[in-house]
Amino acid sequence: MKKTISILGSTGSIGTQALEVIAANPDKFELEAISAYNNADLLIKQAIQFKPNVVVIGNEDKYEQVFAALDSLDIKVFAGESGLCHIAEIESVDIVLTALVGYAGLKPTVRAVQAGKTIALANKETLVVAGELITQLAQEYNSLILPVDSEHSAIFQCLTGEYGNPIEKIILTASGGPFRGKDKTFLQSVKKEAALKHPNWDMGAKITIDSASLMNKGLEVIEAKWLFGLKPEQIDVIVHPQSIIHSMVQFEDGSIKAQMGLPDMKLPIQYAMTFPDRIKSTFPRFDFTEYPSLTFEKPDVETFRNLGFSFEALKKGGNMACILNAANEIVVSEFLKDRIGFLEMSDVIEKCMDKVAFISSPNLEDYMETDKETRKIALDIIS
Ligand SMILES: NC(=O)C1=CN([C@@H]2O[C@H](COP(=O)(O)OP(=O)(O)OC[C@H]3O[C@@H](n4cnc5c(N)ncnc54)[C@H](OP(=O)(O)O)[C@@H]3O)[C@@H](O)[C@H]2O)C=CC1
Ligand SMILES: CC(=O)[C@@H](O)[C@H](O)COP(=O)(O)O
Ligand SMILES: [Mn+2]
Repeated sequence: MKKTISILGSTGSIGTQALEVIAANPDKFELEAISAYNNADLLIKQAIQFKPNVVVIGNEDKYEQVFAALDSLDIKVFAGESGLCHIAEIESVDIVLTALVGYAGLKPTVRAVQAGKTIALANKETLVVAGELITQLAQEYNSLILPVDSEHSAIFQCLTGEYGNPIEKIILTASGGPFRGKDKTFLQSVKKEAALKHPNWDMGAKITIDSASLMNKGLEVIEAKWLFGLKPEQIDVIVHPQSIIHSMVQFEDGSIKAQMGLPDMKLPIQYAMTFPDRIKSTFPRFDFTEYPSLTFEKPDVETFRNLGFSFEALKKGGNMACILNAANEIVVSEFLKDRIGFLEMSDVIEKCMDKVAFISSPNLEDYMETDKETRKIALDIIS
């Protein structure tokens, strides 16, 4: 039986790699829907190649262009957030791959969960913002959430076959990013060009900046809490510059299981789309002799303060992680426009966590309000 897939964010780094997996396995997957926000040209190209039934362009100004290109091919074209929500809940779809970036993933993911879909979740921001709500809804609507993020896929793979054996802790590995080992004096003047050079992974701009500031690892700590039902003290972060061990689980008997491989997102994407099966792939294989030393060190949380903020947000609960996420989305976007320095990103996040009204038991509307308010406050602080 083929699995029918809807990809939210098909033009990005995860989305294009997911399409490579689908192209390599035409007997396993049927592509129902794809979406982009701005990149109409690539979206049209993908639609012509893969012939999905539905295409969504987020930016409504580009609707005419996409419609004109695809109308004669019998492909339905929608625009905006309502279009995204539609392809998250189409009845024939088995798996919704959330490969879009940022808070924009929240609403369509809620809709996909409420439609009982299996979610292949790359969009970690959704779980950071509203992990409690999403996991409760997933239980209520019998929706399965499968991690795509490499660390969480690694943990999930380590847990598969353990039949609920209790976890003592998980060990999330971090590359340390392009600025590993650098001090604050160096970081004061770094620009986006340097921050966008990730040592091991080729990813979208937002997550690449997050990796450089260790916010990516902070978001992943929160993501892990909700995916695996952990307490903050059960989550360790260790810097592993080679990104070969993608993460580890330590069980109550002291045994540690690790999942390893070359840094290539196609594997976790494919695993989420074929779970519980593993299918043959031609991805390059890891050779131990090419990596004679795998090394580990403690993260520098004094210099890279975002990791500490994430643990704080996790412990505080409520809407605090939503505040953290919204402030981070603003500072990353401003850093990419050269309007704020690298270290100032953490200063703004800290101030937002201090200033924005705390809500201990937020609902969806509260999250939306918190996100809006935090963005405004973050921009005020910057200006
Ligand atoms: N890249 C990676 O290796 C990894 C990524 N992730 C996570 O996966 C998600 C995607 O990351 P990545 O692929 O790198 O990101 P990219 O920036 O490469 O791609 C983002 C995708 O989302 C679309 N998009 C952007 N903004 C919006 C919006 N407001 N509404 C709807 N769609 C939007 C983009 O469309 P357009 O192209 O038109 O702008 C594009 O298709 C992120 O949450 C990231 O943290 C997790 C692990 C690894
Ligand atoms: C590929 C992936 O999952 C990214 O989240 C990656 O892990 C980023 O690397 P670091 O945040 O460890 O630098
Ligand atoms: Mn990751």
